[in-house]
Amino acid sequence: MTSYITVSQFGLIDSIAPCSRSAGASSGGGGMSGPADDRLVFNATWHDERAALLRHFVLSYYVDDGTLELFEPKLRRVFLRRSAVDTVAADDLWVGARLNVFGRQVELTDYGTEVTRRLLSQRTQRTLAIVKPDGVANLGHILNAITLHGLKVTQARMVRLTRAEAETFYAEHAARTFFPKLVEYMTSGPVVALELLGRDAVARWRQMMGPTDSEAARRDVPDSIRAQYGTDKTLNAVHGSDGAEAAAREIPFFFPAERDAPRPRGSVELCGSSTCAVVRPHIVRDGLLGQLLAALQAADSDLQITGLELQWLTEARAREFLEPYRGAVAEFPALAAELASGPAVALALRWPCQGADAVEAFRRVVGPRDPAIAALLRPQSLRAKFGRDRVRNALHCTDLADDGPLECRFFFGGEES
Ligand SMILES: Nc1ncnc2c1ncn2[C@@H]1O[C@H](COP(=O)(O)OP(=O)(O)OP(=O)(O)O)[C@@H](O)[C@H]1O
Repeated sequence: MTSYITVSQFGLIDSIAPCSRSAGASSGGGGMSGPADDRLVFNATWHDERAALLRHFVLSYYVDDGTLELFEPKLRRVFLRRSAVDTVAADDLWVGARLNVFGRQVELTDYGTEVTRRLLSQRTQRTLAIVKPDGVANLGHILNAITLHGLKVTQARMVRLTRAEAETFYAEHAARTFFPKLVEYMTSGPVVALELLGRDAVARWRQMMGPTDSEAARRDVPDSIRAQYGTDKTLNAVHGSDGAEAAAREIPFFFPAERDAPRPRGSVELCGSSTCAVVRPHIVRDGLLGQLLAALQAADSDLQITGLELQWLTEARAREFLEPYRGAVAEFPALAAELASGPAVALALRWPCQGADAVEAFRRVVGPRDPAIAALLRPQSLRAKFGRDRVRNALHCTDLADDGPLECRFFFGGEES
């Protein structure tokens, strides 16, 4: 779990006082202590599936001891008394974040105080990154570099841009001589769109990318992403928003707030050699997603990722996905709870050279279900390297050959080309 921040780390004040709430938020926060406490306050919602109700809360995070309180303004009552919640740390708090509060997915919808807004808006800046078609083969390494630089991946989707989408996205370059080549390149294969979050994310990601021209990058900034994974001026592995305004425009292009709004289509191509994998939330939480994907991509150059999406399943969806294991696997309830405990990364994989045996071949890459047994029998397998126990065993992979496309559809339903 990420480390706690302290008020002194904010370098600000020694008291965080509540102030006027933004529209829609209730004032007060029953059960909260006086105005001199150190807390971060948010408006939050929780979709109560049993009551089929979206419930609204004021969430207070007490910086001094990392405890959390939920107040329900509508009913004027404390819903969760100030408690230690070991699945939530200060670094997990930003508008748009979803938290696991004792198994409930609580979403932070707005800042609850101006002080919270001032403290967090700079340290939770967002930017759009794109891993371009020539960068996708090194997706794992690029994601690992992002994590090592302290940026969080808060949304991720692999998409296949149409010509019209690429032209719209790069419209500012329409008059440039390189434009047709740029559009051809961006539509030549799947790309992975990422929303990155962190302090000065826009500038930091651009610094990590390096100069536009990959040759110049190799000469001047050899440890930059473009130096390592780019080819030339056009084929340069990654994109980054060039400012906060551009980020605010570009993020919704790939990740619109409205569920049904138009967005580039997913890239999934299903066939007989398709299989599905789900990187479990504990890997994402521990910042190991990049390392695991790098190991997966290194397993065989013919193994292709054709679909990828960061998704946080509700417990009901997690149980639905794992239904075939109910009664057959003793850990079923724990597996479902883990799968719903935070964002997971669904992958659609294609392994053409393995044909109909792709599912079985990929299971060998993943290794036995129990990481302790995997360490003995298949020490190079993903579960031997990244698994912790029979529940937190790094990733799910399709069991039966016929189920590959079926499981892919569960996550990427209807998106395949
Ligand atoms: N002179 C050029 N010749 C060929 N392609 C170019 C040239 N300049 C830019 N490009 C391509 O167009 C993209 C957009 O150009 P821009 O000037 O915005 O570069 P950038 O800001 O470094 O990259 P990006 O916008 O992709 O993050 C570049 O990333 C590159 O793929």
